[in-house]
Amino acid sequence: MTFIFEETEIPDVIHIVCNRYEDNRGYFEERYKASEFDRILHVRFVQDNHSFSRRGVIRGLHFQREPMAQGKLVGVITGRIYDVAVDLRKDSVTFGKWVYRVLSNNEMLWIPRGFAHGFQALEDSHVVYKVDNEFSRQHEDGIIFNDPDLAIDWPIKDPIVSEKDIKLGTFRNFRGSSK
Ligand SMILES: Cc1cn([C@H]2C[C@H](O)[C@@H](COP(=O)(O)OP(=O)(O)O[C@H]3O[C@H](C)C(=O)[C@H](O)[C@H]3O)O2)c(=O)[nH]c1=O
Repeated sequence: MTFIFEETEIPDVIHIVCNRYEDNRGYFEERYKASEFDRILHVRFVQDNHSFSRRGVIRGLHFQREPMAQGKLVGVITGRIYDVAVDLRKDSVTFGKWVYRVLSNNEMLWIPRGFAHGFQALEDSHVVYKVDNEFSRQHEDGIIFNDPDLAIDWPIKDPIVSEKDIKLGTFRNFRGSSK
C-alpha cells in the first residue's frame, strides 16, 4: 500500500499519507498513483502548482466558481502548513463548516470542488498541489480569511496576507449570493 487515505470530520475532505522508503541516501515516496487514487477519488489532474510562503503567510480562502471549480490535492515539500477546507456546497449537511490538518512533507489533503481552500505557513514552506480544473482568472472568488462566521483559528495571529486577499468578501455575502 503506497498511500493511507483517511476521511476527515468532513468526509469528502481526505487526509492522505504517502509511504516513505528511507535508506542511507535519504528517502523516496510516490505522491500520486492513478490506480490507487482512482479507487478513492476518481479524479484526473490537469495542472500542477507550487507556491512558497514565508512563516505566517495566509493564502486564501480561495475557490473558482463553476464551471471552473477545482478539486485540489495539496502537499508540502518543505515546511509545515495549517491547511483549511471550507464546505461551500449549499446542499451539504456540513455547509459552512471547516476542517483543517497540519501538513508536513509526506502528507496531503484532498479538497473537492465546492470547497474554499486556504492555508497558513507555520514555517517557511514550499506547497505543491494538483488541481482537476485549470486556473481561470475570471472565475476566481474567495472569502476573507478572518471571516467572523467561519471563525477559523489560524495559529499565527499576525498573518501576512496579500492585498487581494484582504479585500475578499464575507461568508455571509457568499451565503446570500445565488452562486
Ligand atoms: C492560482 C494561480 C495563480 N496564478 C497567477 C495569478 C497571480 O498573478 C499569481 C499569484 O496568484 P494568487 O495570489 O492568487 O496565488 P495564491 O494566493 O497562492 O492563490 C492560490 O492559493 C490558494 C490557497 C488556492 O487554493 C488556490 O490554488 C489559489 O487561489 O499567480 C496563475 O497563473 N495560475 C494559478 O493557478
